[in-house]
Amino acid sequence: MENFKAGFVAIVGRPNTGKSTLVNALVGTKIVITSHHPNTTRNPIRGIINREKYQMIVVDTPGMHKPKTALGTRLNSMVNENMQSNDAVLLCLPADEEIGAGDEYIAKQIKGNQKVFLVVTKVDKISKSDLAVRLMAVNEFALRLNLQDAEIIPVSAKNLDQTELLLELLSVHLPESPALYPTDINTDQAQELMFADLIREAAIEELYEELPHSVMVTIEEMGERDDGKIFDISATLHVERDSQKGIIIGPQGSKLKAIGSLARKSIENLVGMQVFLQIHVKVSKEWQKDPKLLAKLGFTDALSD
Ligand SMILES: Nc1nc2c(ncn2[C@@H]2O[C@H](COP(=O)(O)OP(=O)(O)OP(=O)(O)O)[C@@H](O)[C@H]2O)c(=O)[nH]1
Repeated sequence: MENFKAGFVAIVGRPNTGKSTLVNALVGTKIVITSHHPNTTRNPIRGIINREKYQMIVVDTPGMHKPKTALGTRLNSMVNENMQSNDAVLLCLPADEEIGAGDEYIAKQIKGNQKVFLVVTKVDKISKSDLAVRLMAVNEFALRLNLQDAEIIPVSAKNLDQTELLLELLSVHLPESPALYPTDINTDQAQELMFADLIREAAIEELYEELPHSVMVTIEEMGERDDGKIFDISATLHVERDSQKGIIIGPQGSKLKAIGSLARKSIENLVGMQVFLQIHVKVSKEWQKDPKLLAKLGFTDALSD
């Protein structure tokens, strides 16, 4: 199609600044997987927005933190790669928090000539007058960090407030190009990683503060049965210590059962059939430093330490 545009937009920001919620809002649905595209060099791609005149690929990046482990280093280098090879970068700055050193650190990593958007997220959490003050602070931040050409957009991903406008403004900065992915899918995240994420999400939901930070999920086996009615998944929940294993399993296995049942429901929503999910809990000491396990989790490039 003539004048069709396609390109990449990176979403960056400190942890908990609303990046994932914004991706879902922009894509317009909690991302549903319909296709599996391995071999992407731009791991992790989250959302593909298909419109009549453009295809926008939104790359969600893990929250930045000072790396202490191989995983941390890998995540950060992914963030850097993402920042430099995109047509636009969105830096999420939550409306209900002061701008801090973490935001500055990330803003300083933005190099190259992509268009920068400073997106003030979660604006539904503050009053209009507080928002005015926050926008002025963001403006000062932009000037201080040499980002005076950045667009400043307040949004609420929760209420879909200004998200359509954000898309419109972003699409202007996509280059002319044919679609880069099939136009009938809205994510290319490997199905396996998505299921692992849903199981991890269920564990967080069930255990809340008790949950050790270092919990990770791998999928051992998965597949549809021949009758096309049941989807089998065998997963492992990795923790670092024996004591954490007990927490996850719970009295008489009650916690693990609850985690399994919650995860099963969300996976069933995705695959549209009954899911038979088995979760094993395993103590994988120092999994964050284990390159083999990291590769299994989708961090496939060479580790930098
Ligand atoms: N009220 C409100 N809450 C929001 C909005 N966007 C995100 N949140 C909440 O903020 C929290 C963090 O949102 P996420 O989207 O997970 O943030 P993130 O930046 O992806 O977090 P990391 O994965 O840790 O980097 C969640 O509890 C969201 O529900 C919003 O527009 N309004």
